[in-house]
Amino acid sequence: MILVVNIGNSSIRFGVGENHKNLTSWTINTKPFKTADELFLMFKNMYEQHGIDKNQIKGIVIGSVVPHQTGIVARALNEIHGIEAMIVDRNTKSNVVQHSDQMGTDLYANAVAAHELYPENKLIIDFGTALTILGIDASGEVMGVVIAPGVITSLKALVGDTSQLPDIELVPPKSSLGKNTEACMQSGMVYGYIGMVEGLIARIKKEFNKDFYVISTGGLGHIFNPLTDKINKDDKLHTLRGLCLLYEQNV
Ligand SMILES: Nc1ncnc2c1ncn2[C@@H]1O[C@H](COP(=O)(O)OP(=O)(O)O)[C@@H](O)[C@H]1O
Ligand SMILES: CC(C)(COP(=O)(O)O)[C@@H](O)C(=O)NCCC(=O)O
Ligand SMILES: [K+]
Repeated sequence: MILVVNIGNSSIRFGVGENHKNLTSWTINTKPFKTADELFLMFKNMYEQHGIDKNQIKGIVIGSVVPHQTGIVARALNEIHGIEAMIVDRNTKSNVVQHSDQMGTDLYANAVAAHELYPENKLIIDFGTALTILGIDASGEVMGVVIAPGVITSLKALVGDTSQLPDIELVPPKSSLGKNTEACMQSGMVYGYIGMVEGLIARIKKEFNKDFYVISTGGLGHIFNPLTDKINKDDKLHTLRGLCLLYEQNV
């Protein structure tokens, strides 16, 4: 079995399984910053909770967009398993062609998973700390990326910079025109973001004169996927699958 770790700006997601198709997964918060000793204890508890025998893990792969946390996670896992993790990034070999020397590892993993798991042209929408959309054509060439503030990131800025706006639950309100503060904000955050996503998908389809299969992922994908017919599939584990595939292709 392999252990796959995606270090995002909000959460560190773990997956354990034989390969990219069958993964048992859990997450911990990225913040506040954790030491290797704290992580060591957390990891041990998680294995117990998920009935995972640490001796079954034969390989570890880590992808990260939080550089200062990468080595610490690797060290804590090395202490538990005695295994040196494979740390992958946009320069790790794959069947995907991409030309950016800045692309975050999660975006690259999203491209790899999309290319290996779905035919045709794809858009991968990642509802994370940032909202990203990556376009990749049927041959495996990355066409480009959209980066926007993530839903929670934007909500936090709104609540933090105003005196009278409360934190809200991200659920669709009854009407697009709210009758109380909470419903007004829910419309802005939920229907507003759906509008942005649908608008970007339409703009990309028109500009490139191509059709795309659209996959969503990230912590909030499951909230937005049911609200639009423009997203074909939500897969919370999409990024982890990409990291797994990078491991399988480079081990
Ligand atoms: N199951 C969930 N339900 C609601 N919010 C979630 C869930 N999982 C993650 N979140 C929140 O969604 C945001 C994005 O999460 P995530 O995709 O894990 O971000 P990242 O990949 O940037 O670490 C974060 O603010 C996180 O707290
Ligand atoms: C765009 C991101 C912030 C998304 O991170 P996330 O929301 O998954 O935590 C991350 O992929 C990143 O830091 N990228 C580097 C810049 C780039 O991809 O061009
Ligand atoms: K993400």
